Amino acid sequence: MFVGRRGRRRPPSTVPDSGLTGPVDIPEPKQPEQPKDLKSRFARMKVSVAGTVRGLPKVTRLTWQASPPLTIVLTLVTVVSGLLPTATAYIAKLLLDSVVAAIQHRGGTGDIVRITLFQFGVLAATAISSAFTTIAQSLLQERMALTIRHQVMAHSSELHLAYFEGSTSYDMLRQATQEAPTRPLSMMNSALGLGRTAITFGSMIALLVSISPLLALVALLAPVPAFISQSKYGSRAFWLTFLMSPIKRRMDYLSSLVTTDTYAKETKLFGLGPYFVDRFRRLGVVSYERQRKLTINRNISSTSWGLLSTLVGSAIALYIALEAVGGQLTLGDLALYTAAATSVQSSVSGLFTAFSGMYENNLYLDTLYRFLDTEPEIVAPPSPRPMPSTVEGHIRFESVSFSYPGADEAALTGVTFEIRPGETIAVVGRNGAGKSTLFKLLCRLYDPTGGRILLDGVDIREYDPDELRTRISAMFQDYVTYQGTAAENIGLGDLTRLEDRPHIEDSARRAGADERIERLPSGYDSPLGRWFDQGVSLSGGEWQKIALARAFQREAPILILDEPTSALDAQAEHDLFARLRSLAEGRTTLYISHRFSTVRQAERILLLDHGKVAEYGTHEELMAAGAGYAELFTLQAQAYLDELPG
Ligand SMILES: Nc1ncnc2c1ncn2[C@@H]1O[C@H](COP(=O)(O)OP(=O)(O)OP(=O)(O)O)[C@@H](O)[C@H]1O
Repeated sequence: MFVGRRGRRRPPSTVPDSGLTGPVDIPEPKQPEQPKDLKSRFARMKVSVAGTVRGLPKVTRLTWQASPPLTIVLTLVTVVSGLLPTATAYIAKLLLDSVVAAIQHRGGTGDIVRITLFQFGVLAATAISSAFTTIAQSLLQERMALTIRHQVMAHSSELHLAYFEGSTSYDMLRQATQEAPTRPLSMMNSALGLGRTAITFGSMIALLVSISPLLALVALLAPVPAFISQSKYGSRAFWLTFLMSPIKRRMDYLSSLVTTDTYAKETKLFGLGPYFVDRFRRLGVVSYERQRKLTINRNISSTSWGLLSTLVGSAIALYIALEAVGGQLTLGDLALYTAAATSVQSSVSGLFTAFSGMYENNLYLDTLYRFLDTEPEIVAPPSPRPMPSTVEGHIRFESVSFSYPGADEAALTGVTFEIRPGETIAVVGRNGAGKSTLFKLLCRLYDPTGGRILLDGVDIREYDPDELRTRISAMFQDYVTYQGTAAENIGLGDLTRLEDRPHIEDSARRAGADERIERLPSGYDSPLGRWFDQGVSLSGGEWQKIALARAFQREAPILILDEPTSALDAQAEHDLFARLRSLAEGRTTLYISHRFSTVRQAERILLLDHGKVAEYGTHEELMAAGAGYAELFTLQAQAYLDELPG
């Protein structure tokens, strides 16, 4: 578990306002207008039936993957419990008939005892099968949730960086992690419910048809309206969840502003707590209102249509009772037929309910599958060029341009420069000039929209990106503070040496983090951060040294440091740069810094301006040129010189 040091940077969300100010509202869940005539309704039904049925094999595969034995148990129990209502009804008929026979002195009590025993067996089987169903379902629920979360995590770790920075794709990811783990089992349960009801239905329907085909037809048709209303609300519920996703996300964000340690200081100082709490409450009211309307409408509608079905059921019961009075049927027949009629009726509505449940779950699952089917955009070519065992670190940018997805302005335009192997380069420029973007492209977190980047003369896109990244060690501006021990925080920089304590200690020494770590209660084994256990809180600069140590942990031929000393004190910064020459020995090193005292120590300096290379050369060359770099350098130096006495 880890937390970013700074909030995520996101491109504009699909919802214009941020939720921090402005109207607290979300659009009504409006689905696209569709023609309402019978033919197009039927066509739509066909499409959704086909879609739902198509979703079934995937869910079956998922259930099977989660646990083959539990899937088998659940399926067997389903078949058995499908037959049990018919058996129960038939035994009730036998019992009633033998009681009547005994009363009329046509039979003995022996029959009654045998039938009762048999009845006990069936009732016990019903109880046992229901217990099995509960056990299998709850175990499967756990297993499936784990399987799906695992799949979602594994797939997320493969996806390209841009995916996480788009709000639409982020919503999809959110739904996949939150909703989807429970949906496949609901889908499976609905499907098994469908199977069970179909078995009950099949075994009962024959009986009903034999008394009156008309009766059978009435029982079949009565629950149809209830089904239609169910499926309509099912898809509305899905749309609502989808449209509420941004509002839920904003609520999560507001809640994190008040409940996360890193934000607490600022929210307290500015007195923002009550404001954020109130925003959260107001967003909550809107989201509750929407849910409430839907829940009430959905239930009123299905209950009303359900009453119609009950009315038909009672009419059937009356019809059969009158038939019995007329002497056409025995009392046992009456019981059997009544049970059969009710059962067929509830089976039909059960079939529809199960189907509409499948339909609704399928809509959610579609989101999961769409997420799992999203192809990572930055992948290895079909036959990647093998990475040479020794990378020299000769880097060349050739007319590299790049625009972030959805951004109007290019972050980099026609960037061309070259870094010789083992050279140390400082990248400077105003905020937003494109410095960090340059680093991200070199790590292949994004691909250039134009031009190419060469490593030792080869376009980096020809390599497997994972392989390429093993040759780069980096510290980003928004480095991660892992909630783990000090040793883990450093060791994660090179997983192959996670347990190599001497190497970890050496990395800490190189970053200047060793002294502080040694003073911690359990040294390198002290937990850092306060999320778990009793971790130690470090200062911003101390965290930065740990992040630096993590970068040094990996001994890669290319070293990238994005503002490595932004939080360090003057002494620590001086020490680091004094060491950097030996740390960078034999590696191509690039660092970004806004402090020109450190920048001038680089062999060459690259000045970026509005995404373009403005100047490139040694400190002396750029000073002699007397242009942008010289101006910025003098500006900063002047500020110090003014303070000097004399
Ligand atoms: N993830 C992103 N999505 C969209 N635009 C981005 C993203 N990251 C950066 N940008 C934009 O790209 C431009 C260059 O950003 P970059 O982070 O490279 O600047 P920088 O030179 O590193 O700035 P600083 O000195 O402030 O760190 C900026 O205008 C920024 O708004």
